[in-house]
Amino acid sequence: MSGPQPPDVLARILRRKQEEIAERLARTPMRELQALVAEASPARGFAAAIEARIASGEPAVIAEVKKASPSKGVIREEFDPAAIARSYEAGGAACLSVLTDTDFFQGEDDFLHQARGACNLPVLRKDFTVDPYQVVEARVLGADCILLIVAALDDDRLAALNAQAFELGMDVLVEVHDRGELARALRLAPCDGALPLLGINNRDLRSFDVSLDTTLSLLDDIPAGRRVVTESGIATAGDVRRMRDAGIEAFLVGETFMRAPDPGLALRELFFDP
Ligand SMILES: O=P(O)(O)OC[C@@H](O)[C@@H](O)c1c[nH]c2ccccc12
Repeated sequence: MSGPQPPDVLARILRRKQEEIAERLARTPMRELQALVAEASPARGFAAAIEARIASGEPAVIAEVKKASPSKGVIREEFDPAAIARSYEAGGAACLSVLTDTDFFQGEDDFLHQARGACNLPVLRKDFTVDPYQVVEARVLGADCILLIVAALDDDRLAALNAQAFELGMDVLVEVHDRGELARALRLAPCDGALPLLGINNRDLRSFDVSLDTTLSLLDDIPAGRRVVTESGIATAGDVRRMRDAGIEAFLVGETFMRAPDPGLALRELFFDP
C-alpha cells in the first residue's frame, strides 16, 4: 500500500443509503409501492440476453450509463441517458447498467427509465441494494436485474434479497471482490433453478484500487457452468484479450465508454473490431 488511503467509501455509502431508504419509505409506503409492480414493464431477461450473445460466439458487454463516481468525480458532462442507451444498443451491447444512486454517483431513478425506454436491451439497476424495499422499487422502475454487493450484506440478507429479486422476475448480479466474498456468493441456493450471475469487481470499493488480477485470481474457485462477469477497469484491447484468454466472456464496462464522445462506437471498437 502506498499513499494516503481514502476513508472506507462503501461504509459511508451504506450509512447514507439507510437514511435514503427511510426517506423513500416515508414518501411511498411499501404497500403502495407493491401495488405498482403489476403495472411495471415486463422483465426483459437479463441473464438470457447474456447467454444468447455468448452462444452466438461473441462477448456479452454490459454497458454502463454513469455520469460520475466517488473515485473519478464527473466522468461525462454531456449526459443524456436515452441517447447513450441508443448508442450502446447500436454499438452491440448485450445489456445496460444504469447507476441510480444520487449522492455518490449523480445517478437518478429516472435515468433508468429514460435509458430503458430508448432501447430494447435489458437493464441492471446499479445501486447499493440492502433492503427489500429497493428490490420492489427496482422492478417498479422497470429494472430487469439488480446488483447485490456481498460486502454490503450479511448472509441472511443476501439470500433474502436474491430470492425476492427472482420472485419478482428479475435476475441478480452478485458482486464479489475476494475469495471470502466469493465463497459466500457460491453458497446462495438456486431459486426456481436459477443462480445469480457472478460479478467480480476489479475495483476495491474500500480503497478504489483497480486490478484485473482480481478476476484472474478467483477463477480457480468458481465451479464450471457459472457465468462470470468481470467488472471495472476494462480499458484496452489488451485487457479484453487477457480476460477472454482466461475464458471470461461477459464484461461490465463504464468509464472507458463514458469518456468517449460516442460511447457505442467506443464499445464497438473495443470489443468487435480490434
Ligand atoms: O467504470 P468502470 O471502471 O468500467 O466500472 C464499471 C462498473 O464495474 C463499476 O461502476 C461498478 C462495479 N461495481 C459497482 C458497485 C457500485 C457502483 C459502481 C460499481
